[in-house]
Amino acid sequence: MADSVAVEDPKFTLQEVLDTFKSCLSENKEVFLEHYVAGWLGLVRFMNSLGSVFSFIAKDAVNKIQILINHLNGENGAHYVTVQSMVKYELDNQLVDLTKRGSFPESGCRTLLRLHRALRWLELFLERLRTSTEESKTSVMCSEAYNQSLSQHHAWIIRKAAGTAFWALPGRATFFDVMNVGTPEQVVAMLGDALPLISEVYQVTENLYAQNNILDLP
Ligand SMILES: CCCCCCCC/C=C\CCCCCCCC(=O)N[C@@H](COP(=O)(O)O)[C@H](O)/C=C/CCCCCCCCCCCCC
Repeated sequence: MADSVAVEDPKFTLQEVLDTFKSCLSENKEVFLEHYVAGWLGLVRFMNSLGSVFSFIAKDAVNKIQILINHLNGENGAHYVTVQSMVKYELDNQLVDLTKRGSFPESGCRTLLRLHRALRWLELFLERLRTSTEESKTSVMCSEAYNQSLSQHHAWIIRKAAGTAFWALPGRATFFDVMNVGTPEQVVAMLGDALPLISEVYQVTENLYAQNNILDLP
C-alpha cells in the first residue's frame, strides 16, 4: 500500500472506483482493508474533480484514509489485512477507546467506523442516482441520502457546511459526464452492477461492528 495519499488524478473513471469496492469482499465475506481504502481514495479523487467546495470533506476523508494506510503499513500490519482481523486484534489488545476519547483516537476500528457510516451515505446516494430522471437534482439526492445516514452523527455546524456544499454539486447530466462512464444508460447499468456489492460490504461491516458492540465508538 502506498505510504501516502495522492488524490489528484483526472484520468480515472468511476468504474475503476466501484470495481475496487467490488474486490473488497473475499469468498468467505471478509473485507480486505487495502481494497476498502483504495475504493475511498478513488471516491475522494472523484469528489476533488467536482471542485474545491468539497475540500473540507476530502481533507477529513483523506486524514482517515491515511490513518488506515499507516496501520496497514505499520509493524502490526499483518493484523490489518481484513476489517475482521483488525477488529479482533484491536479489541483483544485493548487498542480501542470504547466509551470516551482516550489513548487511541486513531484506532483502526474508530477510523473505519467513520468511513463505514459514509459508505451508507454513498449507498443511498448511488441508489437515488440509479433511479433518477433527467429532472432529478443531484443536490436533493445528495442531501436526502445525507439526512438519512451521516447527518445523525455530525454536529450542527458540520451539517450546515455539508448542506451548503451540496448546492454546489453539478446537475445530473454534468455529474454523469464527470463519472466518465458513458451514456446515462451505461451509468445506470454500472450503478446497478456495483451497488449490490457496495451494499454487501456495508452490511458485512455493520454486522461485524454490531456483534462486537462497537457501532458507537467515541
Ligand atoms: C457516482 C457518484 C459517486 C459519488 C462520489 C462521492 C464521492 C464522495 C467522497 C467521499 C465521501 C465523503 C466521505 C466523508 C467522510 C466523513 C467522515 C466523518 O463523518 N467525519 C466526521 C467525524 O469524524 P471525527 O470528527 O469523529 O473524527 C467529521 O467530523 C466530518 C468532517 C467533514 C464533513 C463531512 C461531511 C460528509 C458529507 C458526505 C457527503 C459527501 C458529498 C460529496 C458530493 C460528491
